[in-house]
Amino acid sequence: MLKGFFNVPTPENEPILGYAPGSKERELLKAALAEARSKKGDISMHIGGKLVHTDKKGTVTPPHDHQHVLAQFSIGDKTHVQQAIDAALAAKPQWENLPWEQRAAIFLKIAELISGPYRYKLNAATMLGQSKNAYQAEIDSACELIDFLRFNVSYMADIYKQQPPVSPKGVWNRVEQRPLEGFVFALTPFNFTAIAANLPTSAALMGNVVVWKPAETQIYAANLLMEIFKEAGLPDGVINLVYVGGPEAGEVIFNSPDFAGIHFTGSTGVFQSIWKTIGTNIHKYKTYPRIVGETGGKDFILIHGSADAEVSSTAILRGAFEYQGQKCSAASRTYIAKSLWPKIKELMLRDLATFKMGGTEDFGNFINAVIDDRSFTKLAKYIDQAKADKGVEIIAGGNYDKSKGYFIEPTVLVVDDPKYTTMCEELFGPVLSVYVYDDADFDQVLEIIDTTSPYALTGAVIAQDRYAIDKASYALRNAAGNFYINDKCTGAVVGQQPFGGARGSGTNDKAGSMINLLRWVSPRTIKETFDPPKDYRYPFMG
Ligand SMILES: NC(=O)c1ccc[n+]([C@@H]2O[C@H](COP(=O)([O-])OP(=O)(O)OC[C@H]3O[C@@H](n4cnc5c(N)ncnc54)[C@H](O)[C@@H]3O)[C@@H](O)[C@H]2O)c1
Ligand SMILES: N[C@@H](CCC=O)C(=O)O
Repeated sequence: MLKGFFNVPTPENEPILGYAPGSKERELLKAALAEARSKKGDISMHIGGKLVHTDKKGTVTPPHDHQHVLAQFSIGDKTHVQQAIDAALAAKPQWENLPWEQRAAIFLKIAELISGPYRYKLNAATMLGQSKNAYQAEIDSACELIDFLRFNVSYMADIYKQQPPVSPKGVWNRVEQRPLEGFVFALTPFNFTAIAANLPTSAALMGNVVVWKPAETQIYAANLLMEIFKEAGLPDGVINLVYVGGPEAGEVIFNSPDFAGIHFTGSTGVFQSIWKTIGTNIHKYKTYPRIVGETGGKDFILIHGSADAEVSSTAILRGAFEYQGQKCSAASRTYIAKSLWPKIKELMLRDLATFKMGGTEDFGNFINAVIDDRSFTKLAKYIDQAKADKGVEIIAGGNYDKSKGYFIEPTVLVVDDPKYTTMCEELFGPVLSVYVYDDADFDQVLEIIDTTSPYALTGAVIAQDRYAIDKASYALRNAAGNFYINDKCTGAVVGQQPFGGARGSGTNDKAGSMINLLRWVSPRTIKETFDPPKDYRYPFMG
């Protein structure tokens, strides 16, 4: 074991590449896309460092071209989940005893591999498997993921440095940050490759072993991540990747006495059902499991009468429609002052008319497909309902087509009722609802925003009037875990805006922050006394 206190590299945000026509990165990304398209991959589970195949196969198809098969993958069952738990527990003693700087080095190397040789392959996998355009893939599977890894290493070092401030004469007080007793279950969503990677790696970084189950629609990039982890030297069994149905995996995981924590990102309904199961089974576990979940949102943009119309329109369009609105942070309800609405509407319709929709391999497309048939059908239903409902005007979009890919036109609904369904429920697609309010009703609108949905993830106020900004910031203090002033409500950057929401949106353990990493350790306080008493009597007894 090495001796010394080590400083870790100071993290900096990974620069975002532009992929402009003629650039080297564009050429390399295009080549990676073409190569991935030309092959049919065969994806296996990764358990204890072994590739595990089964006879039951699923297919990976690009959401924007669902007839093209990119890969087939092996579908596992409960036995594979148990094998993954066993492999994780077998790896645990050696992994948790590895000096922390050696663990750090592995995750820094993963960041380096993604920053360099794997950048285009991983971005291409995200573009094809999850239908993200080049820029959206770059900020997700390259930059945010690299930032998670580098910043988390730095936060880990900061956590280890934190020690009790007082050790009086004759005593040495110390705190040791133990990994959890058992394994951590990482249950990850489809929409961010960075999140899929961060949930297992953040727990593993702190010395834990992990069973990872990704969303079926994110398996293509998840499998590549495991290959990168291995190349960086992550020991076998530390992270085990299985492709099993969620409830099936849950039956094994949540009945295991060694279940020590869940790191979840996904929908609120799934998280709440998992929490209930854990509660019911609480007597079965050796330790109280850590329950960390970042879940749904119904994110808002509030436009005050003093706002800049161009800023407002751009924030709304990017906030609502980037990645087809499939960000938990996406703007899905906006409240616009009547005095500004004609101008903002004109600007929005002007820009919406220039949006191009299609596959991700054509870099001219701003809008791509939604993730799958289930999402497409759900969104189409909301749109059809809006068409039928009095009190709703569709001012843009409203069409959908799944003949080649799951395409939903960016759709803007103007609603008379601020509590209309699409103002309250998470749709998770390119459908934006607008409510126009009288400028004089600003205070009432703040109250409406705060009480309309059970979520509290992100929100934004756009205004030039500082009194309005101050009033909104205070009135909406519990309505969003990430609050933006004069900006869109998406695009949090690791190290700059730690991300997470409260109320129905999750436990607010802020992904990519020290707060999150603290959930994956169990501190042990150690007091050492150099000159312990040898007589029970108090001094005043004489
Ligand atoms: N707050 C955040 O940071 C954040 C970030 C990204 C996504 N999200 C949320 O995620 C959702 C979209 O992602 P999704 O569609 O992949 O979410 P999801 O809840 O459908 O799935 C998340 C994971 O849970 C699994 N799962 C589904 N049902 C399960 C069950 N009954 N038991 C056990 N596991 C189950 C899925 O297979 C997947 O791996 C949206 O609600 C979005 O707001 C939140
Ligand atoms: N962190 C991302 C959202 C992640 C959820 O899907 C953002 O801030 O836009």
